[in-house]
Amino acid sequence: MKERRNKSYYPLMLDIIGKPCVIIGGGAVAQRKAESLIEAGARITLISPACTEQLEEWARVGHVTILKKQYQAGMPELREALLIFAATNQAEINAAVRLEAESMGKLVTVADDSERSGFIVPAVVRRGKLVISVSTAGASPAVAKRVRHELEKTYGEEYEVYLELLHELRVLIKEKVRDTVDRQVIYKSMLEWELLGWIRSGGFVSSTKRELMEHIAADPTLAGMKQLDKWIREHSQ
Ligand SMILES: C[C@@]1(CC(=O)O)C2=NC(=C\c3[nH]c(c(CCC(=O)O)c3CC(=O)O)Cc3[nH]c(c(CC(=O)O)c3CCC(=O)O)/C=C3\N/C(=C\2)[C@@H](CCC(=O)O)[C@]3(C)CC(=O)O)/[C@H]1CCC(=O)O
Ligand SMILES: NC(=O)c1ccc[n+]([C@@H]2O[C@H](COP(=O)([O-])OP(=O)(O)OC[C@H]3O[C@@H](n4cnc5c(N)ncnc54)[C@H](O)[C@@H]3O)[C@@H](O)[C@H]2O)c1
Repeated sequence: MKERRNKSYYPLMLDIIGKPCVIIGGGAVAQRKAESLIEAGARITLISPACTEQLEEWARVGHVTILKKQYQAGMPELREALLIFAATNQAEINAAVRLEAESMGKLVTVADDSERSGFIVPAVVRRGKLVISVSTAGASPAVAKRVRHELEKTYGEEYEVYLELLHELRVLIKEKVRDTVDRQVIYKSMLEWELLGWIRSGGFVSSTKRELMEHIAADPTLAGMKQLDKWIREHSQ
């Protein structure tokens, strides 16, 4: 097996909406994992005799199902789970969860044993469709958190609107322009548009967007995009 210093993780984006995920443990670490799973829309079952207040609250509003008992081998919840999080403060319990999960071919992460975990959880910046994940491969979670804070300053809330817009423009161009190379050139030229500052200033409103879409639909060519670059510069002042 590869040593930790040579470990090369494979990053991916999982669609876990409605998918069963199990957390063993109900402390601060379990809560942090539950929070990110709730954000991703997972169906969460948490197994722990005691839980934080926040976890109890999430159970009350239906975000999490809590089984108030200790972990035991052979629980059906683990058999059904897509992802398993061993997050108790008992190293031997975490290890037992890992071994059972592995015997069923499940992906499992162990809060106190990243070396033997099948996956680890990164720090995340979310701006609508933009997701930036930061990992130090377990070397320093505190650094992952600090880098996240730095990225949050660079990639502000405006990226949510920006990406929604670019998504819509991309769909429109895909519809109007048949040639793949032409499409690529157009997408690239759109990146030159000074839209981020305009959105950040609050001046980019729904009527502006409508007008922009109309211009593109009327002239979906590179020349048309260059015209729009000028139009954006004039109107965003
Ligand atoms: C990113 C984040 C996501 C999340 O948890 O959702 C996350 N840890 C976060 C915070 C954090 N965790 C710890 C501190 C205290 C300072 C410090 O120790 O540095 C802080 C900072 C704080 O709380 O301020 C302590 C700690 N962490 C681990 C161990 C066990 C060990 O090292 O073996 C110990 C006890 C060490 C000890 O006892 O000495 C292990 C892991 N923590 C990971 C993820 C994975 C690797 C991530 C990476 O790639 O770097 C990994 C391997 C497994 C996993 O949990 O998935 C989240 C930040 C979210 C955010 O705010 O953005
Ligand atoms: N991965 C990380 O990000 C990270 C960060 C800090 C600490 N840690 C490690 O994770 C462990 C957990 O940290 P914490 O702060 O959440 O601990 P904690 O003491 O706040 O919580 C432990 C939880 O485990 C539950 N538990 C204990 N035995 C159990 C059992 N047999 N079955 C089910 N649940 C059981 C307890 O009820 C409690 O809710 C720490 O011991 C530490 O080693 C990991």
